[in-house]
Amino acid sequence: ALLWGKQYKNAQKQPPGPLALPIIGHLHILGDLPHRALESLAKKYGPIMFLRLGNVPTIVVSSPEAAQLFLQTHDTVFAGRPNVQAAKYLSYGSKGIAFSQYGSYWRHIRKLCTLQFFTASKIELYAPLRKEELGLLVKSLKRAAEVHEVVDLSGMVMDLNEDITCKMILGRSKDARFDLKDLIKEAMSLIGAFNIADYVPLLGPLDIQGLTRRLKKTSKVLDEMLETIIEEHEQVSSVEKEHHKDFIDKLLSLMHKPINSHVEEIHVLDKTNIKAIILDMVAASFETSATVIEWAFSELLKHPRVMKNLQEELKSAIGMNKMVEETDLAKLNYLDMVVKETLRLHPVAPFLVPHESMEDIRINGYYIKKKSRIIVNAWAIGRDSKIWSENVEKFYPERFIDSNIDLKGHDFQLIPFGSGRRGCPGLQLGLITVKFILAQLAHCFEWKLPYDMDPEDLDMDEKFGLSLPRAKHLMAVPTYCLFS
Ligand code: HEM
Repeated sequence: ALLWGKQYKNAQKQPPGPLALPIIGHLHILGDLPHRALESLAKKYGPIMFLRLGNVPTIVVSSPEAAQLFLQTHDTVFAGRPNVQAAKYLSYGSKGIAFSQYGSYWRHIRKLCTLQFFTASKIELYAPLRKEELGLLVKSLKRAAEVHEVVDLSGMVMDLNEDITCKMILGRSKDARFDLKDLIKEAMSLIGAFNIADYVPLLGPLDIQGLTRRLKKTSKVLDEMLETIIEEHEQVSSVEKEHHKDFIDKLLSLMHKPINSHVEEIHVLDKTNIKAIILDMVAASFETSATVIEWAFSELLKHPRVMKNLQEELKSAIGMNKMVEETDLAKLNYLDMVVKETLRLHPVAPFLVPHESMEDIRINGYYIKKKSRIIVNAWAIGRDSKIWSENVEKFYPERFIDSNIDLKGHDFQLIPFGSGRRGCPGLQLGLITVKFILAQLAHCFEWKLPYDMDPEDLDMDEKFGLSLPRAKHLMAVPTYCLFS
């Protein structure tokens, strides 16, 4: 019996981790910047670490090898998503893509969105839109440059992304009645927050962190906005629609009809499903690209040597008489390295989107229970000196010369888009958007920090949420430098 007990204990062996407190477990160690707190803990306990967040068994994954085990080798076990309070309020009960359970509903709507936005031909279809909107930003920056104005680069890039997202996904210009930008920012921070209601349900009703109140408020305004957009789409006559059917028309045309016919479970879209899908797409596409650009510019301004190399590349590949076109991007190798290096140090989603295990499983001799939360610390993986050598903290795009590491999710040392079934479907679209905007702004303008600030003094503080933007907006002074 003793032996059996030992075997049983071994079979249930959890990954190593620090001692837990009663009730809250390890929630107290997360702090304001959980990606940093968990990075230092993983240095002590290893790349597969066990935490108990309230009642929820949680596995923190912090090395490329471990990430590969969870996101590739055992992808089907870990392709679930946790059922969190934020998804209840912001995704109409996990009815969008990012938080819906793994299964036939998720598969169908992911396919629907892929066909609408993510195929090569659909990405190209929206190229004129990106060009036009970016052209408008260049014009307004040119005017600011004439009077040596300090511009809010973070804010302007965010506005640009808002315009592109609204026209592409909502089929219309942004609506001045709703501050979509702030709503999405708030949503990202709420979705990323470690909400006690998700971990210690008994304490949920007390709403100690005030998150439930903020979730309700944000979801109410977003819902009003979505209702308005849908209503306006429904009012357009079907004759007019024949000429211009956007994503929302398409979703509305599927309403109340089964979206699949030959599977065990039939799914019918109602209005809440449609609202959840739209909201997920808007939220996923919106802040992500803008945040990458904001960090890339921060690093370029902090490292004038890198900025100069990038501008030299643009000058020789494109020339100073014309603006960048998306078709030029393929020849810009240094730009590609700048983007990779930015995503290494500043992965937009430091913990990806949380995964959940769908079955009990043993990995590397450790037992991981069904419904465990999986946090992949992509941020820590990007800063591991065992992988990236001693100069790991340095922004040094040249580290990618002669390396064939790409961003598609098969090189597990660099996974800012995740990997596997739940990996980001918007990867190509996101990368094109980021590269095009970055290249254009670096090509058309010289950039300086305001008030003769020394580049070394630029702060790089982060604000934690589902995404990890700068804490303070990046301000800079442009000087127009094309001849045309
Ligand atoms: C450079 C920009 C972007 C980055 C860094 C990024 C990153 C990510 C990451 C890390 C995930 C989670 C992966 C995981 O859980 O393993 C994700 C999921 C997702 N992304 Fe992106 N993303 C970007 C742009 C976009 C864009 C432009 C769109 C859509 C227009 C988009 C749509 C989505 C969707 C729908 C999901 C959920 C997938 C699922 O759960 O099945 N992303 N993204």
